[in-house]
Amino acid sequence: MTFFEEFKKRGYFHQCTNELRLQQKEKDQKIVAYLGFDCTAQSLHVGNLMQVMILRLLQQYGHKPIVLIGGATTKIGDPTGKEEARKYLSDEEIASNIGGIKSSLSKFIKFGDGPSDAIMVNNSDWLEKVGYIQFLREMGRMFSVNRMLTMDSVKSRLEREQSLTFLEFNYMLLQAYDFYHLNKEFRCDMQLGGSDQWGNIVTGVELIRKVSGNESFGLTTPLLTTSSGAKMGKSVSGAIWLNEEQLSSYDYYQFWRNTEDNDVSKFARLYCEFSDQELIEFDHMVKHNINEAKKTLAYVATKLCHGESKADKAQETAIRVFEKGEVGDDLPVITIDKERIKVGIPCYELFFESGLASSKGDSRRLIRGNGAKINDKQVQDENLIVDESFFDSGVIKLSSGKKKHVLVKV
Ligand SMILES: Nc1ncnc2c1ncn2[C@@H]1O[C@H](COP(=O)(O)OP(=O)(O)OP(=O)(O)O)[C@@H](O)[C@H]1O
Ligand SMILES: N[C@@H](Cc1ccc(O)cc1)C(=O)O
Repeated sequence: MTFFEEFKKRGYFHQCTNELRLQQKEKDQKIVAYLGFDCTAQSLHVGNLMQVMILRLLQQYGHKPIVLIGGATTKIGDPTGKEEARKYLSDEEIASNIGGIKSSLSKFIKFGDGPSDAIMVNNSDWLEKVGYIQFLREMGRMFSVNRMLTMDSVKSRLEREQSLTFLEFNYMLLQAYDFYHLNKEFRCDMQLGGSDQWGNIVTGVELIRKVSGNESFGLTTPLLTTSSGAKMGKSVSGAIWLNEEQLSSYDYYQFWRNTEDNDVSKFARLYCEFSDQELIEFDHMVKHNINEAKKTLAYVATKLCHGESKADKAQETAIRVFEKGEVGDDLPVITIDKERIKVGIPCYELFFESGLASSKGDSRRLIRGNGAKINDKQVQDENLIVDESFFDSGVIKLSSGKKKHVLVKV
């Protein structure tokens, strides 16, 4: 099987600039492909994960991925799919976001010097060096404004009479120039991305053809959407982050555990890297025991992102919280500041703050009367300090008696 065949089989395919030629190319030689991420948040999210998974797949077939960090393009702001200009980010914010994004990526992709090892580049290294007049003379004349006006990212703003600044209008040129640059420097012949990136990608394919006469390809995936149909992105509140500083491994596990029934088989193909035989068994489980299938999906996806021991802990916590205590998944949740957990909080305070006791005195009485539990274990000492060591998977369950429970998250 080839990369392209498996790409299609697993449900990643949305559009390709030339399927037949790409298939031929893959037979003849190894492909160098790139995918770009702008640095608009501290971490990647599960929407981006689809792109990370296809970079992994590319690598598994011996091709070479280039991960582009948009240090410069972040300063311009991709208007694609956005109704208004993005928030202005300072250089410090961008630098800190780059750090967070790199740490997400290195969990999934092998970087190095080998033939199929990925490399990471930052478009600040070339975009911030090109002179304006030089850029306009060499590249500007290759772009037709008439054509640019037909691209979705531009057209939709114009049609809705929403402002599109000249800054944003330039974004597509810069992304196209990136592809041209990587084609020239690294013989990169394919750009990958979500379906929203199609216009930017095609503009790059055309630029390469016009300037150097080389053939290159664009290949896109569908977008992962929320249950309401909106694109899962970093700008959406409640984004599912890949970095643990932004989202605990337990919450990450729970996101997958709560997958809609109709998405379970699809997600297993996109996010689990099961073999054919494992998929047959998984689909059987989906038919006969959907909850077990969801747990498997959650475990495998969490293991890939956070490692085996975090996945084990998240699974144990979920069982403890939802199965042993026989409680539903709509428990009240309180959030405690990380700094306070680092110092440690006396447990009688925590029971009071959770609302399980009406005062600190009431809380002490609850503990003395053996009615207070943390993670189903009776609390013996009313001065017990609850600190980081309790929060391996990011959450604990407090109980008052048998029926009242509250989850505490950091
Ligand atoms: N929900 C999604 N499903 C699939 N791919 C996605 C999804 N969200 C983003 N991507 C893809 O991830 C890549 C990087 O996207 P990028 O991080 O720049 O923006 P974003 O996550 O879409 O952020 P924003 O929410 O700010 O638009 C692009 O190829 C984009 O198409
Ligand atoms: N425009 C892409 C990110 C990107 C930036 C530069 C590139 O060369 C490629 C991709 C996005 O917003 O998702």
